[in-house]
Amino acid sequence: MSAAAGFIIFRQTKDSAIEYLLLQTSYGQHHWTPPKGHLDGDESPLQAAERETKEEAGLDKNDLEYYDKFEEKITYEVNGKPKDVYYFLARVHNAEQKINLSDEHQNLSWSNLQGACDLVKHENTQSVLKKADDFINTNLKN
Ligand SMILES: Nc1ncnc2c1ncn2[C@@H]1O[C@H](COP(=O)(O)OP(=O)(O)OP(=O)(O)OP(=O)(O)OC[C@H]2O[C@@H](n3cnc4c(N)ncnc43)[C@H](O)[C@@H]2O)[C@@H](O)[C@H]1O
Repeated sequence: MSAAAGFIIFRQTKDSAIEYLLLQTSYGQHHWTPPKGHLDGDESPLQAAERETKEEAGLDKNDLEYYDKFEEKITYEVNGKPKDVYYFLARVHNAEQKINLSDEHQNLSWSNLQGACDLVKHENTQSVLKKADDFINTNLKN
């Protein structure tokens, strides 16, 4: 079993729209994914999600507001082996926040829920995005 972790990152625009950050890989099939990556050593999922989000998007705790009541895990097969992926939720303080991509990604998108679901393609990741959207609409939107 391998394990990875990342953040569903969102921003709230001036007209109160909610948009999700997705990154497009520069390798493989160039799939779109929230910032995430494999757990190193004895890292917890949250520690790995924080490290990967810094490495892949240039965002750290100072840039983000975490919502610790949201945590989702999905499991799928990669190369015939199960992979657990843990997702946490955070909002960028500044909707104009600059995102600094690493070599692992070639593009980024800020998309509404429908656009984000269209990009990620996989139903289980779409389900995490929908749960995040429900959580935001229930608890946070102002
Ligand atoms: N093909 C490749 N060529 C060159 N270098 C490569 C490579 N694949 C990985 N790497 C290297 O691996 C590193 C990535 O490491 P990390 O950054 O640590 O890990 P990751 O985001 O979990 O990587 P990955 O893109 O493989 O995972 P995902 O589950 O999204 O995706 C893994 C697979 O699962 C599929 N997938 C994604 N989400 C899924 C879901 N929800 N359900 C089912 N399948 C899904 C994806 O389409 C993809 O096929 C990169 O630095 C890169 O160098």
